[in-house]
Amino acid sequence: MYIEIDEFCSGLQTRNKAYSAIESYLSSITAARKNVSSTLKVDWFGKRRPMVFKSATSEIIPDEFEGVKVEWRLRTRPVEKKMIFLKSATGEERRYYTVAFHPKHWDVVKDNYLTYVFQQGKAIQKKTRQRYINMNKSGTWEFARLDHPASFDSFAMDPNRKLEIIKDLIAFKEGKEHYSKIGKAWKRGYLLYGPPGTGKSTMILAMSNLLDYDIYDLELATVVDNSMLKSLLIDIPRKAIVVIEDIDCSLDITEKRKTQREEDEDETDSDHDDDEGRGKSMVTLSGLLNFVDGIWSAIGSEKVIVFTTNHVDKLDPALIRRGRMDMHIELSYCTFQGFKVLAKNYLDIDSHPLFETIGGLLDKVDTTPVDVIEHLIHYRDVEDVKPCLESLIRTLETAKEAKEEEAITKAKEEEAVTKAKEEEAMTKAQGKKYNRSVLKRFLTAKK
Ligand SMILES: Nc1ncnc2c1ncn2[C@@H]1O[C@H](COP(=O)(O)OP(=O)(O)OP(=O)(O)O)[C@@H](O)[C@H]1O
Repeated sequence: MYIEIDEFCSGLQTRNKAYSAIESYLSSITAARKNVSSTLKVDWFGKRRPMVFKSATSEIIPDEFEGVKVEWRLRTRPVEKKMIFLKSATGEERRYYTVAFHPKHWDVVKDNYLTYVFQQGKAIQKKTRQRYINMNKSGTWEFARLDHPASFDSFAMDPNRKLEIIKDLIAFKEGKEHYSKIGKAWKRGYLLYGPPGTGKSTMILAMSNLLDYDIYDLELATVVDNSMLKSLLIDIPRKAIVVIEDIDCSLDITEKRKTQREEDEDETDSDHDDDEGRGKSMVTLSGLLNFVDGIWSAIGSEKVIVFTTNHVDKLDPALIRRGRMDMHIELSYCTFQGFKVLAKNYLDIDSHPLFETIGGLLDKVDTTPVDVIEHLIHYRDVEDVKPCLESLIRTLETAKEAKEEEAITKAKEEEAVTKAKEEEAMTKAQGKKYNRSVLKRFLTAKK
């Protein structure tokens, strides 16, 4: 008897949890086998994780459970033509496992063995869990391994605010009972806003590392309509951070596409009423609101939703009102506190005689963390500390001078405008006076 376990759930692009559990379980028994003459594959994701051994495709992996002998095998089959858009990690092939056993053991396999394999696999996954970043493409999710060291420890921002955010995230992660008690979906929204280069993307990665959640980077520009949005959301499992970056531009794009489509439809004559796409709507603000806290928010749980923007003032207030985006986090220019974190990260120093000068300059000039990092990144050894800091100081001083010059020019311009306005007002007043005297003379003459 054979049981087949596909990598993806039938008809869906969702990864089959049974498949991943089997993969982990088999990897552990394969690694434990000694004196095997078969070909093994090995994946290594760095020092912090154990090596993962896998059997090559079609290699038989024997196993035994309560005296029942079974044989596992990894196989592939080509993707059906009509399903070609559903690509798995192996390109146009679909992977699946088969487990073979004598039919008389059906009950043991069905009732005990498979549960045992899934549980063991899940436990191993917990230990060796690899996180993924998922990106939407043509209505499905494509994934890549996520291995970024971003952390809150190395994130430059006001330490009190940072602590507040960390506490909030941890309270969310541990808040299952709380959410169920208050009858609210187990979700939390964060709005990250600030100029480019202030760490919005980096903070999302730090969140993912802290919570141990996968990232789902939703690019609205490629989501054709609300129904595609819905089907993408259905595929997002628990423990996920759903990100929409540059939300202001994303909505712009969808609005522009909508206008363009309406124009195109106006040009189409009535013979083409059945044209593909007609009657469908684009992703709309209400679609997004539904996603955040409407009826669709009931899809799955334990999700963090993050919107980022460089222009918070451009966003529709409905989208970001408190309760939808629970926490608004401003990421701004580098403060002295932030600089000290960066100096520790990049130069491994807590203090330096030049710190005071830098602190004074940072108070006066708007500099993003990424601009500061540009100077610190050249550090190789202790000798480089001073040149790195001096290079930063030079740039900050130049920026300060430019800012002062700009302020002088602006003040001069304002003075010129005020003077011009005053002169204009005076001329008008004189004109009125003149007109009044002419009128007086005219009236006297008439009399
Ligand atoms: N606050 C910060 N703390 C530590 N590193 C930072 C910080 N801000 C930026 N960086 C560094 O600067 C680089 C750019 O930052 P990031 O891409 O996160 O900025 P962003 O705000 O998302 O920019 P954009 O709006 O252009 O997407 C990153 O490599 C990150 O390491």
